[in-house]
Amino acid sequence: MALLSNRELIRRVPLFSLLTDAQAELIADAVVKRRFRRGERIVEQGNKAEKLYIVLTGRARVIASDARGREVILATLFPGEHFGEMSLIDDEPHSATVVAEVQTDVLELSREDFARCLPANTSMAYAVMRALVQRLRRADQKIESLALLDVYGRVARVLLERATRTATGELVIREKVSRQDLAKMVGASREMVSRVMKDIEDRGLVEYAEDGSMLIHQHLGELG
Ligand SMILES: Nc1ncnc2c1ncn2[C@@H]1O[C@@H]2COP(=O)(O)O[C@H]2[C@H]1O
Repeated sequence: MALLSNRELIRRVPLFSLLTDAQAELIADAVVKRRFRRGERIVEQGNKAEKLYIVLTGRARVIASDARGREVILATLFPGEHFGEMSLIDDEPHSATVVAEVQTDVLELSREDFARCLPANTSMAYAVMRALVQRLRRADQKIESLALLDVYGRVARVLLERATRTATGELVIREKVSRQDLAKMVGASREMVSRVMKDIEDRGLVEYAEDGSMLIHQHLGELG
């Protein structure tokens, strides 16, 4: 990744995938690559927006917090995904804080370049809209979960959302999710989530492999 030119990098980003060579050239000249350490804040909730960010490697966590410092994890963003666009579009402060979960490389596009590129690149504008619509869909599902599901159902849903299917058809979560983080994802206390997880484990709905990954039994879906 470190050896790739900006031009090669942006060709791997869905947001820019349909640009013409000339458009891609302009964006390649405008973007800056930057590395964030694990735990470093890339965007701060409430601050004014200055850039659009695109995740190249690593992953970033989107966190909303209230005045008392209570936090909810809204999403985890993976390579190819972008953030910071909301405040660039509506000129309001950043809606959430974005933190590097591990060492994370991003491409940054300044507010001025974003404003210049978006109207001139229809495919990029559509990609931004598509991502906003997908996030709204997920947010709607989350509202539905909070309103209609109990904590068991919400925990089951989050685990299933984070799982990937292996070649042999098993559902697996490879990156360990702490009880604390799970609680922040489902909007419940850590104690409650620990009780629910213990019950889920006791019922054999999840198991742990030797490397620590979590294997999910298909019946877990029946809780959600
Ligand atoms: N529910 C969400 N899912 C994914 N990304 C989000 C969500 N809410 C906010 N973000 C991103 O986090 C960013 C925080 O700063 P912005 O409000 O500028 O733009 C926001 C989005 O890019």
